[in-house]
This record gives sequence, structure tokens and C-alpha cells, in this order.
Amino acid sequence: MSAPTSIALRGSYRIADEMLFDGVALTMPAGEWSCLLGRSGVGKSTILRLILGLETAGQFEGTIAAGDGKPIGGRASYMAQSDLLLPWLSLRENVVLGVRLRGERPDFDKADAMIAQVGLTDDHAKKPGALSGGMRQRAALARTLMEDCPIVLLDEPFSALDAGTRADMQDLAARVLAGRTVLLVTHDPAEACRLGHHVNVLSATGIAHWPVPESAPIRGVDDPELLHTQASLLSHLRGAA
Ligand SMILES: Nc1ncnc2c1ncn2[C@@H]1O[C@H](COP(=O)(O)OP(=O)(O)OP(=O)(O)O)[C@@H](O)[C@H]1O
Repeated sequence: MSAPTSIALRGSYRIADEMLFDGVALTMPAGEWSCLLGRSGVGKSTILRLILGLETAGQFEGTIAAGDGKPIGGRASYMAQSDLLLPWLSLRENVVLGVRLRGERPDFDKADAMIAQVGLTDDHAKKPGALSGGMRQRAALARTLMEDCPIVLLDEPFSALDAGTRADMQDLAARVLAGRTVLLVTHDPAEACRLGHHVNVLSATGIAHWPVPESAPIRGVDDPELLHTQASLLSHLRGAA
């Protein structure tokens, strides 16, 4: 993996004549997890797509740049809200899809180890249509974690999981993605406070930086400071809704 880099996005975004957000300044420090929260429809997924250089419905005015000055495309992996699993491929073939698309030889030992870590060994030969929503999300997570990219953008990657599995998958992602520049979009204040080196709340008028506990992520689910921080963040989000 090449060295991680910081990423900064500054600007405004409108759809047709409607301003969606203005005066946004989002910085993702190199090698750390930045979390992005905000009410539904405020533009969180749009920000991920803008960073990746993907098409969006509106127009962005501003700058998006990596700290090392190099292009972002080609060194970022992306887990979208929809799992993007190909229905005609087995779970195992879906997990190695990125490698195949680059014309490289899949490392099936690594893929099988990742499938085991997301708890899907017994299901590796099934097609996505035979998996539950949570199983599909774990398969998509395994595919994302297989990629050896220094920049990782995750759009609600744990939203379909039961509470216990969610905590396990957070632990796994934190371990596998340590040292990478990660942007995690989530609606869950507990998740953001557990995983984030930095927590950002997006609104129509900009980004608020939420203070995180002094302990380093990933934080224990029963860390008292974590519980206090996530409660005050939830109150803030309710007020902002
Ligand atoms: N293809 C599209 N055409 C028109 N408008 C769109 C399109 N995609 C998104 N939008 C609009 O852009 C705005 C931002 O959408 P986005 O998906 O970025 O929000 P979000 O904050 O990620 O929402 P959520 O938390 O519900 O996933 C929304 O108002 C949405 O209606």
C-alpha cells in the first residue's frame, strides 16, 4: 500500500437552483478515521461521490484535493449504500471482483480468510439473492477490505447488521483499515464516537467538528467517556433534525 494522504474538500453544492450545502470545509487527516453524520438528504453520500469523482445530480463549486497533490482516483476503495454485488456471481467471486476487474490473479487464501472474518464461510458458494440483507452487507464489506487502498470511503457499511455483529464488524474494519485515510458516513452517533479520530456533522451551512473522547479508537463499547460523547452527539443531532 502506498502512503496514506490527507484529503480536503471545500465548497458548495447545488441541485438545479437549490443550494444543498454551502461553506463546507471537510478535512480527512492522513491515516485516520473521519466520520460524517447529518440528517437524511443533507448530502453525505454526495460528498463521497464528489471525492471519488463520480457523477452526481448537481453542481459542486470548490476544491477537492489530496494533501500529497496526487489524484484521488485509482487509490480509493468505496463501499456504497447499495451493496453492488453482482447477482450472477458467488459470494466468493464477488469478494475478489475488484482484483479480477484489474486483470490481476485473485488471492483466494486471502479472500477465504476475509470471508471467514465476516462469518460467511458456510455461505461462500451462494449467490447474493440467497443471502439476507445483513449477509450481503458483510460480503460487500469483505470485498472492500480485500482492496489494498490507502483511501477508503464507507457509506453506512454496518447499517443492516444486528448490534452484536455490528460491533464485531466495526472491530474488524478498524483493524484491517488501520493507518489508512478513512471517511465513514453513518447515522449512528455511537458508531462515529467509537471509530472516529474525528467526527464531523454536515448541515446546509457547513461542517461542525464534534469533540471525541481522549482515548484512541477503536473505543470500548462501555468506555464512560464514549457513552457521554455519543449521548451529547445524539442530542445535538435531534436538535439539528
Ligand atoms: N440522482 C439524483 N437526482 C436528483 N437528486 C438527487 C439524486 N441523488 C441524490 N439527490 C438528492 O441529493 C440530496 C443529497 O443526497 P445524498 O444521498 O447525498 O444525501 P445523504 O445525506 O447521504 O442522505 P441519507 O442519509 O438519506 O443517505 C438529496 O436531497 C437527494 O434527494
